[in-house]
Amino acid sequence: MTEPQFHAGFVSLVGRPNAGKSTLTNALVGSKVAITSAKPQTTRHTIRGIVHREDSQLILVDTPGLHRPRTLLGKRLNELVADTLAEVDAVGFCLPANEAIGPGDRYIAAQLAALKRTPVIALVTKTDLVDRAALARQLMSVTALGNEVLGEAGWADVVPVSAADGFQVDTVADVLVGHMPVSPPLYPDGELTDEPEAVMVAELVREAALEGVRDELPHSLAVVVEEIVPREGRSDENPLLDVRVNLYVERSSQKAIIIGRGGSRLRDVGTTARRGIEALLGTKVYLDLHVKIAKDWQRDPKQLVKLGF
Ligand SMILES: Nc1nc2c(ncn2[C@@H]2O[C@H](COP(=O)(O)OP(=O)(O)OP(=O)(O)O)[C@@H](O)[C@H]2O)c(=O)[nH]1
Repeated sequence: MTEPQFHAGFVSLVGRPNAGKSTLTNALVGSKVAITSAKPQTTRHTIRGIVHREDSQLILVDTPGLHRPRTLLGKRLNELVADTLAEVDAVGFCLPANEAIGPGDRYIAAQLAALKRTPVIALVTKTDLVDRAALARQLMSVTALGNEVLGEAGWADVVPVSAADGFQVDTVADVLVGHMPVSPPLYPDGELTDEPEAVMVAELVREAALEGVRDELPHSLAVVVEEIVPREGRSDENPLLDVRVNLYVERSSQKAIIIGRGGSRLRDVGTTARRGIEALLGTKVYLDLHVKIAKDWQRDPKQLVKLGF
């Protein structure tokens, strides 16, 4: 008997302003908080929310670049968007059902067409605002746009959805999960995900730990924030937070990569992450990093429990 495999990965919802990205993010994530404030510039992708399911996990991230097209020009912008979007496993392109496809949508569609490898799912949002006939027409226009920019194959999928009344929100999650790679959960479920700060801290550590070694440690790194506690005996004017974080890898060779010769790399990781965390939390931080091997943790349910998955 084979166990059903877990799927996890990163999704970026894109679309022009007002297309319904944030509202859909919140609907997908449910009661779990979507992080909308405190965006440290150090992370390429800001996590907006995490969808935890029994068999899968979707990490919804922001993609810089598409949001500020006017501050960058031509090739540079194309490169930035392509770079950042190439790191996600799927893109959800939001197009409102109640507005004709405009130049803003076409602009983004053209950017997305340059992503050769990443599947793009067209999400026709706000379906509650239109009747069935208008929705059918919009679905056809959106499909035609896909064929225009991507050729015959078109969008990987076209899914109508309403975040307002919940229509097809689960279907959107199903379709996105269908494009996620086989992977262990990338973030722990549970209370931590309700704490934007802990999620952000984990993300900062993860980013710092992967910097420059992404090829060697693609997805085999789990970051668990064990605790964030104020140091006792410090005055209110000069507080210090103790932040204890465990990094779990699968093999000793990966542990060696993270730690580096004589611990040099781990010190750099700590320094970089600490700066980001201090900027995020606005106080001095003592960051305590531990690298541990969770052997075959993708397959061993006991380990998963220990890691809080
Ligand atoms: N009726 C209806 N309104 C929606 C739906 N989704 C979003 N809206 C409304 O559309 C507006 C824009 O939604 P947002 O989710 O903020 O759009 P966004 O794409 O995140 O916008 P930016 O942050 O500007 O990029 C808000 O007023 C929402 O309340 C929906 O499914 N139905």
